Amino acid sequence: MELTASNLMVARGGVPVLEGVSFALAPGRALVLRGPNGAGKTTLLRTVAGLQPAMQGEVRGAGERIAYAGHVDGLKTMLSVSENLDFWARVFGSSGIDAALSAFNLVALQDRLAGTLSAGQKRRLGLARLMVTGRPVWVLDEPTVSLDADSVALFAGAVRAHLGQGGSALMATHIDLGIPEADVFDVAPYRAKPRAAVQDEAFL
Ligand SMILES: Nc1ncnc2c1ncn2[C@@H]1O[C@H](COP(=O)(O)OP(=O)(O)OP(=O)(O)O)[C@@H](O)[C@H]1O
Repeated sequence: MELTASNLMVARGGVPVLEGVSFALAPGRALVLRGPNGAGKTTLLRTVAGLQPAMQGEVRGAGERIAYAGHVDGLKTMLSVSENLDFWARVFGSSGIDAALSAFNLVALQDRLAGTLSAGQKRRLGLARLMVTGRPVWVLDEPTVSLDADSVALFAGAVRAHLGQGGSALMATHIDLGIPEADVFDVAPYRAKPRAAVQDEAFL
């Protein structure tokens, strides 16, 4: 099933930041959102993930099909790495965390309390969580922040494996994710119409 956004207008703090956004994301495909700071990438991802309503337009194929990873990793600091993943596996009704531990190079860290991990290790654990959700559409906001080059490559490998299993990924980033086959969507900030133009339209 495709994820589609049709003519979306999204806002932050009641102020429109993007309008007329339409795209389709098919199973097996990745779409990278690019745009300058403040362009509205996070706002768009939050809307697609159902964390806030759209001002206009429609998202289809989202809802419970989405696994969202934002800027905050949302880890349980007093649980170990494996306990964190077990917790999420139970929440999402999936089983088995070994593939996720291995894909994100967390096997040697599995008994460490999440709160004691470095920033990059925490990010790897936050991304490993995606794999145990079992959800087909990954919506990721700057997923490689804090990751070193080797970990970015691990991330790219995990995304590729997910796409190969019929999953899809929508990702905002400022850096090259190492997934050249991904499509790119350039986010252009909302420009309010000049008042005169709005008035002119009223006479058409
Ligand atoms: N809580 C908020 N209340 C009001 N405005 C906000 C809020 N959060 C973000 N904004 C504004 O909304 C606009 C879009 O922000 P958003 O975080 O979606 O951009 P972004 O493209 O993800 O930026 P970046 O690349 O810096 O992460 C920006 O002008 C930002 O200042």
